[in-house]
Amino acid sequence: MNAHSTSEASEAYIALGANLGEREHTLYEAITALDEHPGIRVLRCSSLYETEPVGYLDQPSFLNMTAAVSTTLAPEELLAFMLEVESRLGRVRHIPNGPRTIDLDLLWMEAARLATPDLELPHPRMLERAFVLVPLADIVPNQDPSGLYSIVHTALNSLDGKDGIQFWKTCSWRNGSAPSESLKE
Ligand SMILES: Nc1ncnc2c1ncn2[C@@H]1O[C@H](COP(=O)(O)OP(=O)(O)OP(=O)(O)O)[C@@H](O)[C@H]1O
Ligand SMILES: Nc1nc2c(c(=O)[nH]1)N=C(CO)CN2
Repeated sequence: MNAHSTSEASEAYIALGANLGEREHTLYEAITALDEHPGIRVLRCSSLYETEPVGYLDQPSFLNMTAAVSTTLAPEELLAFMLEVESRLGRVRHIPNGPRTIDLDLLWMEAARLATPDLELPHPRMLERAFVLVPLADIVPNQDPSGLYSIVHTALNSLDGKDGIQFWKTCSWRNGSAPSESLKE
């Protein structure tokens, strides 16, 4: 994949998390901002899950969700726009893994494999994080041509537990998906 936008669209998966302020509202604001970019269309949204903090524990619980987008942007351009949306929505970086109004992680983008200081794809920690995998399982179709479906379900099956993940609500933004059965896997 080259570093500039093309007219060919790719499908990408984004994880969203929020644990400060009006969490649900901020998640929808982020999704709307992504969809309003001329080079990005939001295709599907997962349900919202309330999740216990991982990594840095002394902080409020998160709402986590994922979204599938179609984009003509190159991965670097998509990430740059995601970082812009984070700062528009008041994201301030204080503590690693700490509280935030919004966090947007680029998880997966078709065939893209990258490891630069600014962007790693697939996201290096996505397969260890139940707060990513459970919502991702809501929106990855089982005929996904990039192989993501079996990667997600294999990782879900090998996770120790999903105790800290509670279904919270179905996404009420456009194109919300019903929760999959992944909490039972
Ligand atoms: N796939 C990716 N998605 C998002 N950011 C990435 C990715 N790969 C590398 N980065 C880099 O990580 C930097 C720090 O991201 P951020 O502050 O959101 O981390 P975090 O959310 O606290 O932790 P984590 O990366 O474990 O989710 C970003 O500025 C970005 O350049
Ligand atoms: N439950 C939960 N824990 C986290 C999250 C998150 O989105 N949800 N994000 C982190 C850093 O990206 C660190 N810990």
